[in-house]
Amino acid sequence: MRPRIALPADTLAEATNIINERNAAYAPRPAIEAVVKSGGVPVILPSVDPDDVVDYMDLFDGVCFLGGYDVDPTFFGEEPFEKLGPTYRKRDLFEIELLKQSVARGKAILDICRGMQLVNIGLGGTLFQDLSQDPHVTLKHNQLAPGNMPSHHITVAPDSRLFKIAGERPYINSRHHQAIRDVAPTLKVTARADDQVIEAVESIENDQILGVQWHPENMYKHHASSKALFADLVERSTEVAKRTRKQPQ
Ligand SMILES: NCCCC(=O)O
Repeated sequence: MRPRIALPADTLAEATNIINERNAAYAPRPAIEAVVKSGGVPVILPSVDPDDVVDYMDLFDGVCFLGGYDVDPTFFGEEPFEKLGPTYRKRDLFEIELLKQSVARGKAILDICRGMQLVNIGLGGTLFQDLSQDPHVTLKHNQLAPGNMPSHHITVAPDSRLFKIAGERPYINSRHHQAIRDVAPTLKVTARADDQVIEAVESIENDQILGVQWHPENMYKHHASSKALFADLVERSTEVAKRTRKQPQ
């Protein structure tokens, strides 16, 4: 059974030669390919009104929250800091509702970069709106090297799911200017950079959520632990599919 993996769509706000009007819904090709090569069926979900999210819920077994704009800080009770990047509130509202319903229904969740930040906010955590707010930061978290190259190491907690997937000291890529500040009550930190920036989180109570700050979709082809993260999502989503899909009569 091939599990269906939802990819909540980003919004292309620029007109192009092909798309003459603004606002195309899209998912990045590397994420689509990582899901397909791992044995999943990608299902791209355009942002809709949060009231309509319920109509998406039978379409997928697992979900991968992806990168994109900064999350609107009013979702964690803050006014915008001067170094906040662009935001897109409609996508935030959609994805927070999709997250809540996915958690309630036991869907498997992998969240990447902005995705990890959004999941943390949706479950009650907060962010540094810019890494300059974190006095401990010493590493370069927004690498100038190509995105498919690793640029710094992280240390993974031995008692985590991520440790089984990536080992103790994976070498990862890094492309972010924000990070988790307060971890949501139902999540635990499972990896940090050497300057203590949070690089991965997981559910405390079960295996439902695994989030990473880096971009495994960009290193998928040549980086064993990035590949293993998608294989793990497909494995967990297959279990959800077996448990929840109706058998044909
Ligand atoms: N905050 C959304 C994108 C990732 C980052 O720059 O932190």
